[in-house]
Amino acid sequence: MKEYLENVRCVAPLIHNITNYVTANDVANVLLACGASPIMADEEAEVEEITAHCMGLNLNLGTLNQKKIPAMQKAGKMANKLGHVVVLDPVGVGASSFRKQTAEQLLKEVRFDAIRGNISEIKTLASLCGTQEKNSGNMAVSDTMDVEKITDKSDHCGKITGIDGSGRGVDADNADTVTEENLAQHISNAKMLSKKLQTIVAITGAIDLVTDGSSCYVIRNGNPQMGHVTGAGCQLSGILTAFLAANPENKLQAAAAAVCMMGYAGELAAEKSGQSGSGTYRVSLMDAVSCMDGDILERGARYEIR
Ligand SMILES: Nc1ncnc2c1ncn2[C@@H]1O[C@H](COP(=O)(O)OP(=O)(O)O)[C@@H](O)[C@H]1O
Ligand SMILES: Cc1ncsc1CCOP(=O)(O)O
Repeated sequence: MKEYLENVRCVAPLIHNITNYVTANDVANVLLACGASPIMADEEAEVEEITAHCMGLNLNLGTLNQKKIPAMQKAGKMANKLGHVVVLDPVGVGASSFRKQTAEQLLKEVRFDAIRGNISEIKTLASLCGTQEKNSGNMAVSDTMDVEKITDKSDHCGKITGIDGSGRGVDADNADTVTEENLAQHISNAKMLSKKLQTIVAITGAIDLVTDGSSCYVIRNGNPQMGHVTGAGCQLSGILTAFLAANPENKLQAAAAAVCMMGYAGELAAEKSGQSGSGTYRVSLMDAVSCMDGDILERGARYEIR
């Protein structure tokens, strides 16, 4: 694990992010904290030029709108052409047809090195690709189509039931959780999706899975408080892009190292912030990433390969 973080700090890859307005600042700061450099840019007229100067591209569907789609397509194609790393974070993909259609289109047009999402998001992608039965997917929204779909589907408690069934929007549905009991099945599903999409699939939650279709890292780092701040997943996708860009020869291992690092940072942040609350926790999480070095990561990473 050690070398993959050290390479990020040494190479300091510039990462282009087309991302959401909720967590953009945290994503930019966490990229700096792990040794990379961020640029956020989603204007269609400039994305190709910007991405050409970067080493990695991070596409995040969090606050998707019509204008971002051609920007993502253009940036993705340019990054592919130049051989740059491209990562997809399908935030809340199950919550609207608009998001699902966009994800489907991006998967057709752009070659992704890795896709990172929570289990509900990945299950929705799997159902789009036909490797799994249909699933679901709550959230901040920025597009009219999204607003219509989501409000149509809300129950009286404000829970969003999603298009394909129950769902928690940008958060994973508890019913989907990866547990020790259903682990084998989730590993098999993750491998199948990875093979089908020819990309590394990273599923995060209490137990994280990272697979290239052949081997699967089962990672037991992390802390439940990570689920009580918004943006831990988006930050991880940014970090993941940086780790892949700095370690092009060992992408699966680098992806696993990125996931271990975020999870272990979550553990250290919980120790440091104690009972102070989620605001302090959020800052402690960033601090833990910025203080992480190769040796700390090596000691703290808890994983097995299946
Ligand atoms: N219950 C949990 N226990 C431990 N770690 C968690 C838990 N929930 C999320 N995490 C960690 O939080 C980070 C973001 O994962 P997740 O919450 O699945 O992403 P998202 O924000 O996209 O839903 C990952 O590092 C994951 O390991
Ligand atoms: C709440 C919310 N709504 C749209 S994007 C977003 C942030 C999601 O961040 P994460 O998936 O990292 O929790």
